[in-house]
Amino acid sequence: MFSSCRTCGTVFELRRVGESLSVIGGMGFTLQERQVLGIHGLLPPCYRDQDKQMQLIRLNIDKYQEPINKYTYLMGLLERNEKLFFRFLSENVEDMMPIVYTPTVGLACQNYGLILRNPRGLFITIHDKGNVLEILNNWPENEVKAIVVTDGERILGLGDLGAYGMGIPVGKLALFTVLAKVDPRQCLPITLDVGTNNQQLLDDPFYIGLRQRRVTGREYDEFIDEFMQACVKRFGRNCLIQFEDFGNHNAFRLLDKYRNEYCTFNDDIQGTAAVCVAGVLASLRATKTRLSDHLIVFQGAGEASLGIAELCVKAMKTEGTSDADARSKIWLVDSKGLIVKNRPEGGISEHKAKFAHNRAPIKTLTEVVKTLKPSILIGAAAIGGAFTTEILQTMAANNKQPVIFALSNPTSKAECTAEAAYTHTNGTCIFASGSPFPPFTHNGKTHYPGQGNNAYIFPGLALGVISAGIRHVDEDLFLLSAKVRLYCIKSYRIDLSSSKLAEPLLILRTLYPKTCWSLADIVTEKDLDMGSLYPPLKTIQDCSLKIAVKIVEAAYKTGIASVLPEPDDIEAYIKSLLYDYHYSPAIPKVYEWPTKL
Ligand SMILES: NC(=O)C1=CN([C@@H]2O[C@H](COP(=O)(O)OP(=O)(O)OC[C@H]3O[C@@H](n4cnc5c(N)ncnc54)[C@H](OP(=O)(O)O)[C@@H]3O)[C@@H](O)[C@H]2O)C=CC1
Ligand SMILES: CC(=O)C(=O)O
Ligand SMILES: [Mg+2]
Repeated sequence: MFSSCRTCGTVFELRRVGESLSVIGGMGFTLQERQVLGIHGLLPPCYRDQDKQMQLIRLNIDKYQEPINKYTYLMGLLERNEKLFFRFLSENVEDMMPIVYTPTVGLACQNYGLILRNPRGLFITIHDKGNVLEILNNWPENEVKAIVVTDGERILGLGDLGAYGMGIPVGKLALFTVLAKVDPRQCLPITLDVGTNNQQLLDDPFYIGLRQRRVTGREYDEFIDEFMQACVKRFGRNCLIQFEDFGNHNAFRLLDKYRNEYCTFNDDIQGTAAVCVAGVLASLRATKTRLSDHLIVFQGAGEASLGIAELCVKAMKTEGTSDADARSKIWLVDSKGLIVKNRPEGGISEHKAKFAHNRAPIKTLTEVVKTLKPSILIGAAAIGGAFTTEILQTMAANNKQPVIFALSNPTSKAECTAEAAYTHTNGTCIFASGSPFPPFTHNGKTHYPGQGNNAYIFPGLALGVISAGIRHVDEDLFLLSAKVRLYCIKSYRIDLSSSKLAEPLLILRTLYPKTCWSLADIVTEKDLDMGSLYPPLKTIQDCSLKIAVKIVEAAYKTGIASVLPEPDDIEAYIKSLLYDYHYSPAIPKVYEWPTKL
């Protein structure tokens, strides 16, 4: 026998294991609930309210030394008691985000076969081709509004992890709820298993995916097409489909193929660009420069780097710089060296070619930095430690305040640590990283590195898209998100309702990135002095709501909202949709009759 109570936060399941009946869940049921539900006696007599349970979770979490054990414990909690899990994470974002997200989620993915207890999400394999809709129909929730999908080919900077990559959609969607209060029942993590080329996984006795090499070409494309169509059939046109950690060769072309047809976006290209450019623009306040004054070198020329590079071009153009001049200030290094025209080694895709300049090739990043003398150095190539002491010292020698972003995840892949960045630039650099680093004190000054991670964008964006029923994720929505994100850095001194944020999206279209420029003005000297280009994690939930409000307002103004009629009070409307992680009564309220009839 198996049953569950969906109205109560404490997941209520009666499971017959052999002949014994057990209640899966905590002791959050009151005596009355236990009697009405028929579970009285199946739990110890003690009643623990959610506050008490929170204390217990904290005690248990703190017992574990290793982050991976904390992750496993938390995933167990998610299985047992969803509301408690989300409350605990929501109220402990700063120390729990690095556990359920980067860096720990990377290690969890690498060991998924070992730590997986109850699988979460949908696994659709290439052998299900022709029947994808049937698999989606097996998902028990009908009101799915957001899907995060991966094919596991480029999991963080860890490469092809095949079906083990499921940890990423699960983690990203947990952040939808933790950071933007999207109802977890509206979220669906999906892994499209087309095989893996990772021999270690193919040999791993605990591997959970298909033991075959990746299917590519037409069969792959038809499979993804079928998946997209099936999602719309099952969950409607408004269902947001977030592509996450696809291999580079698929990510760009799938985005180009689907961006105008579906409610979809690629987080690694678009979300990353928004958050990184916001940080770069904020750094200009510290350096008191224009973006066009800078020369930017990227280590990596993939999804993240090219997305950011294109958005930087847009930002420079609003400063009056021509497209050609803007591109001439941006240089990218890939696995074959500096991207230059007619490079003998080749390997220059259509997207990279837009940044291929006329000059002799250079092989190493060290030589590139010494020769081109960039003022901004951005790493997104998953080569841990690529920003060597020599490179960092060269950046410091050539610039008063070098801007250094080590965006690769997880921490082991970061181009340098915060400590290395501050130490080898003698405390002069402006630093941000994809995975979190603790504050670092150098020569008596404490620096607080910001986390340049797309997690600052996608949860609020998703909440806005879901709330308004937006059918198409316009590029401008990212710009709007980036803009609000930066406003949120100092939202306590800005009246959002009367700010320029109320401008309709159409106006934004023409104003951006001029508008983006103004965002950098919001960061105070004190913030910059502390080294923070991004707001503290503890403000991220509030900011996600603000992003959503502005997206919904813009959606109604520009007619891209499909939820009608337009609510009078948009913020109140969004708040009414938000997930509440507190328990609701497990049994209906008892109405009292008047004493005198
Ligand atoms: N902070 C954040 O929010 C985000 C961080 N990231 C991180 O960025 C990293 C890269 O992701 P993504 O851009 O999507 O990956 P891609 O696979 O799309 O790109 C990787 C790039 O790195 C290049 N590369 C590989 N080896 C070297 C090398 N030795 N020297 C120089 N370049 C090299 C590749 O070159 P080639 O083209 O020749 O193969 C490619 O251009 C990952 O670690 C990921 O976790 C990604 C998204 C968001
Ligand atoms: C953060 C993220 O999306 C990545 O590293 O892939
Ligand atoms: Mg990603």
